[in-house]
Amino acid sequence: MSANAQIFTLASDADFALRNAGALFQLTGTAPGSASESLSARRIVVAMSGGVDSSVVAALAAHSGAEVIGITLQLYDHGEAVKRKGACCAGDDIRDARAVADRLGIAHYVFDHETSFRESVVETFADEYMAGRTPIPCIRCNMGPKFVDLLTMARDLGADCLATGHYVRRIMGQHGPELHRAIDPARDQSYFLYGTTEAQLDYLRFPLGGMEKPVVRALAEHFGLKVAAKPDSQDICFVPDGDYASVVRRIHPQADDAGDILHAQTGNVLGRHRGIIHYTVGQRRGLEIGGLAEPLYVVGIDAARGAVLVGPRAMLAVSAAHITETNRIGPLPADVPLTAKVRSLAKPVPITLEGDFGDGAPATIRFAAPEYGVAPGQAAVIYAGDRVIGGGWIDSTEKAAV
Ligand SMILES: Nc1ncnc2c1ncn2[C@@H]1O[C@H](COP(=O)(O)OP(=O)(O)OP(=O)(O)O)[C@@H](O)[C@H]1O
Repeated sequence: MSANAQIFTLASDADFALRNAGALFQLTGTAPGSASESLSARRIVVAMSGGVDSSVVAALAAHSGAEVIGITLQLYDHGEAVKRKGACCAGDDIRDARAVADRLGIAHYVFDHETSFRESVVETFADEYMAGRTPIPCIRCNMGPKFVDLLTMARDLGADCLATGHYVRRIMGQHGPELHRAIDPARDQSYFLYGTTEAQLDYLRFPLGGMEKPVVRALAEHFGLKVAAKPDSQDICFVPDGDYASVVRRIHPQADDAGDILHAQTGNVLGRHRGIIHYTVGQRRGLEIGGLAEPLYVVGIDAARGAVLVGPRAMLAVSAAHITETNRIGPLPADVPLTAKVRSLAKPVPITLEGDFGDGAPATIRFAAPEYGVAPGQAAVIYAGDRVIGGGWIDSTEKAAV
């Protein structure tokens, strides 16, 4: 596409969003075509992180003519976050959210959620690492502080809906609202939102799921928001510069206890490791064991013995994953084949499902072909095409014969 054509698309997409802002926050009844379907929300609570995405959501909500209330949760240590750049949810970010709200002329409240965030997200994150797992705190955060606490606040404030800047789409289906991948694959956050319940989805709005990021930035400029050029937030908001070990260490000082690297097949001691929290199933780099006849990978972590287990790549092949605390969003499709994503950056692969999937029940995902590097503690998210069917936490795996 030529630069001019790109600018034109950007402008027309942004213009389309502006002209249809009301539709982005529509009050859809559970039955498509119901009388309430065409009503626009009159009072909208926007979850404002101080980043460009949720700022644009607030601006679009205000532009729709609704009364808008912005809420920012202070999630972790203020002082510490202010010191580093790109930190979210504290210090500068709270100020940015407030400045955007002032510019838009909307109400804005900040709530201190440090204690519940520490207990429900940060400590679980550290405990999971110590148990030899590879956790994803953003999913726990979406399940707790964002979609339970914020949602309760929004309802208490009499809002018609709660809108966030997540890149996912909420589409009205035959049986109610469905969760779908974002239009922009590079931005899609559906993996992190599989735990959204049907009741939550009914009330949530994700106006950015149908937009590409440059359009969102163009809208921020249009609205004169000072965050228009603000860099995207980093992966895990409370982890400074990707140094997750420092977070685990603060809660579990023994996090760096060294131990043995064992060959998973022979039991031989091949070397020493720097603490199990530094290793993930599937990892090859950083093992620092020399003189090997074949490359070795981390194939398991034995937290009880404080050992890292290594083996050849074939040992990573998995035929099934057992998942727990499953959530299902809407009915299983009768005619669309299922796929699953077992890491946030993995490609979805064909699967079949066994067990009563949903409502917290355990289930099994059987891979059509051996899958490599499936790490306990990660989430398995199940899709039917672009639709998110739900998912669960990977608890254990079955080795495949390869
Ligand atoms: N501290 C917070 N308080 C209130 N809402 C939040 C907070 N952090 C995140 N959110 C909401 O969750 C959404 C997704 O959060 P995420 O951390 O993925 O941010 P993001 O995609 O970088 O968006 P943004 O540009 O708005 O920060 C945000 O767009 C916002 O609506």
